[in-house]
Amino acid sequence: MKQILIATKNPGKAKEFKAFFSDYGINAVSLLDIPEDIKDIEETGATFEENAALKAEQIAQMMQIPVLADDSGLEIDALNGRPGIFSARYAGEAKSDEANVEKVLSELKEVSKDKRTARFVCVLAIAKPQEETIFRAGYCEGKIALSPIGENGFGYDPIFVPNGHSQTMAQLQPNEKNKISHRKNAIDQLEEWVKDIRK
Ligand SMILES: O=c1nc[nH]c2c1ncn2[C@H]1C[C@H](O)[C@@H](COP(=O)(O)OP(=O)(O)OP(=O)(O)O)O1
Ligand SMILES: [Mg+2]
Repeated sequence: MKQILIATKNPGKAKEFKAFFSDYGINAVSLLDIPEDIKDIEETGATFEENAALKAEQIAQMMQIPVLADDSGLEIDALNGRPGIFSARYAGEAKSDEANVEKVLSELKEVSKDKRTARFVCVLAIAKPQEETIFRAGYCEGKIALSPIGENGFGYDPIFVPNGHSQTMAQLQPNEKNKISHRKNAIDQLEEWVKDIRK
């Protein structure tokens, strides 16, 4: 079976990529699945694109194979787009989903329901050794809930209600999330490239 290496150590992302790519008959392998002990890539970029490129290019260079990386996050309008590229470490270096969710909710305490608009952003970078990196972006618009609810997904899913839905991402079944998510919308633009790996 064809394989693609995903430059992520986030188990929630890894699971979603496995589901997306298995539909195409491709085995998505993450940094959690390989024996090499790859240290965390420092995300020093100023944009999702820069951070996705850092992850994809450094791992592609190390392994000498094509690599897909995902840099993603939550942009909240009432917080001028924060946490944005700082989503993973919003409440500190520990990268705790619960602490991040609590911090966002406390910052939005005074913000009324109709002003809690937000979007998930996903930028994918595909790096091949000695080739130019390509990028695809996907978005999912929604609102921030008043309190966390739901057990599925990861990250900010328990407080994100996608437009057109009354439940949070964490209440949706994984296959439902995977039809509407920012990650799905980014992956849908990779059709040509996916055909290329299957050759
Ligand atoms: O579908 C999602 N549902 C909920 N939350 C999400 C989602 N997608 C990204 N997020 C949040 C999680 C994390 O707080 C940040 C990503 O940060 P980001 O640096 O891209 O990933 P990461 O450090 O967790 O793993 P890695 O860099 O190894 O891929 O945005
Ligand atoms: Mg990261």
